[in-house]
This record gives sequence, structure tokens and C-alpha cells, in this order.
Amino acid sequence: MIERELVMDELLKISNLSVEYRSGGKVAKAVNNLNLTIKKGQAMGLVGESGAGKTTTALSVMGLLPENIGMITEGDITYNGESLIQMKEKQKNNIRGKKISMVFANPLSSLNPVFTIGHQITMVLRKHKNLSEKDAKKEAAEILKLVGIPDYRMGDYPHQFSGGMRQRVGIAAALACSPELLIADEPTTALDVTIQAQILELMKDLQKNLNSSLLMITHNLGIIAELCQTVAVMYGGEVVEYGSVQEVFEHPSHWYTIGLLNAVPKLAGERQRLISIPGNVANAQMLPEGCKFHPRCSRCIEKCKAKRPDMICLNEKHYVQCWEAGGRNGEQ
Ligand SMILES: Nc1ncnc2c1ncn2[C@@H]1O[C@H](COP(=O)(O)OP(=O)(O)OP(=O)(O)O)[C@@H](O)[C@H]1O
Repeated sequence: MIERELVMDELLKISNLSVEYRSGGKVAKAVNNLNLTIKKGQAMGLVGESGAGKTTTALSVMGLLPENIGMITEGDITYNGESLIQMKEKQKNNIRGKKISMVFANPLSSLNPVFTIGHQITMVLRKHKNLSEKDAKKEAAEILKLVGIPDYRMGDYPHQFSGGMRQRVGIAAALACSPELLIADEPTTALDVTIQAQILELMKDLQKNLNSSLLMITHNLGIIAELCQTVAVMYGGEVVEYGSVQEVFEHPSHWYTIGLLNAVPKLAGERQRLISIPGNVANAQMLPEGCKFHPRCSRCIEKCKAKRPDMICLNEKHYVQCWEAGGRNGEQ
């Protein structure tokens, strides 16, 4: 019974997912045997350097990989226990957009420039909630109000909004169907810090009030600490460490995570030199054997070059994929 409850608790489960991009005779292995589970009401952060495969993971869930170029070559993605990959197109479309929605870094890419924002949100509501024009308009006004946009602006076009307001509209559009899962891909990178803080506060409130789940993709570890309960660290298309935010941030155990945390300035305590991670991020077209981080890792041993480590459980809230899992005894 307990086991069944645990499984039912799993909203999104990505199992052994591999994704490739094929173009011009080249193959980029963007995601490699990735596993990730998001539970109902949980906020998870997905972090890693540029090119780690974060966006590809999100696009795979949304079914938005570029046609004929990006393809899932292995694994499964289940939503409430049902495979999104095997599902019929109609059922899939019903879930994507209605139950799962996504906020992009650049909201202009998801908003249509020729329609007013009121019209766009009304259309989403009419399609997914089957509402009459009048009821959809009323609800659109309420959702926009929720994200701090007054109803007199419903007749304005996307270009008439500032960056921060536009991102609010993007969030409103994503929230229009009260999704169970919101995927946000760097939703605040293009914004200045005060607006960033407002948007994050807004997302935090909405997640709490609607009890939705959140997958927050970001380079910013501070955002994860602020918003999420769990975190998954990605490198070379794999999750190399995951667990509760507190466990992973206080006891980072993969040398990549340790490197990421050492590169973040701290306000408290003595001033310390920031240490960057040497070398370049793994090239998806030429991934190394063994642990994908080994060419950049100061703790690399022969075994790391030859064999990919298994994910090991450090405790029930903390997992790591490293032969030389460090940092557990303060030996960073
Ligand atoms: N359309 C594409 N065609 C070919 N390769 C691609 C394509 N999109 C992404 N890639 C490659 O796939 C890998 C993963 O990219 P992805 O955008 O998923 O990483 P990311 O972690 O989201 O990075 P960022 O933070 O910069 O968005 C990279 O090596 C990237 O160059």
C-alpha cells in the first residue's frame, strides 16, 4: 500500500531518457540515460552549465523537440503513470498545454505578436477549458490580475509591454489552464534583478496557492535555493547528483556540484577568491568515455576514465554518480 502511494505520488517520471540531435551528418548526444522524478506539489530545480541538456529535457517532456532533428532514442516519460511517448496524439495534446505548461526564457517566442494578450489568453482558455467567449474573457482578466497586469491592458499587444510585464504575460498564459506541472526554462534571465525577484515571488506564491509542481531550469543556484525543495545537477546530458536542496547544497558530493557552488560569490563570512571549473563543458558531439566530467575533474582516477559510475544513494535524500564522491567529510 505504501509503495503504491509512493508511485501515485509521482507526477512526472523520466526513465533512462536519451535524446539526440542529428543534422548535417553530425550527432549530438544531448541527453544520456537521464532519470528524474517530480512528485505532486514538488518544486525541483534543474541546474548545470550551458549545453548540459536542460532545455532538451524540457522540450522532450513537452513534445517540442525540433522535428526531424531532435529525437528520443531511448527511455520513457510518464505522466501520472502513463507514457507520454506511447500515448495517442490527441491524449498527448490534452496533457501538454492543459496539465503541463512551459514558460520560456524569451516570452516573445511563445506570444503571438499579432494578437492582443487578452485575446491570446482567452483563446487558450476557450480551447482547453471549453469556455464561452464571455466566460473565457472574464477568466483571462482574473489570471492577468493574478500576475499583476490590470484588465485595461488586455487590449494591448505583446510589443507594448516591458520585458518584465511580458514575462508576467508568459506566466499567465502558462497558468491559464491551472497546470499540474509548470516547466520554467530560465524565466528570469532576461530581466533585471528587481523584476527577477518579483517574478520569482509570484511563481512561489502561485505554486503554493495552486499546489502545482514546478521544474525550474536555471544556471542560478540562488533561485533554486529560494524556490525549490529538490535539485538535480546535470552534466553532459546526465543527472550527476540529486536530492533535497538542503542536502545537496550543504554536502555537495559530485566534484562538478562542488565546482558550481565554489563559483558562486558568498555575502557572509570572509572574502574568498571564486574558483571557476577548469576546461570546457562536455561537447555533446564528442562525449568522453566513463564519467563525462572526468576531463575537468581534479579528483579523476583511472576508473573514472573507463567506466561510468552508477548512481549511489548517500542517504534517502541524496544521490550521486561519482567514483570519488567527495565533500562528505568537509574535504572540498
Ligand atoms: N537544434 C539543435 N541541433 C543540434 N544540436 C543541438 C540543438 N539544440 C541543442 N543542441 C545541442 O544539445 C546539447 C544540449 O543543449 P541544451 O540546449 O539542451 O542545453 P542547456 O543545458 O539547456 O543549455 P542552455 O543553458 O544554454 O540552454 C548542446 O550540446 C547543444 O549544442
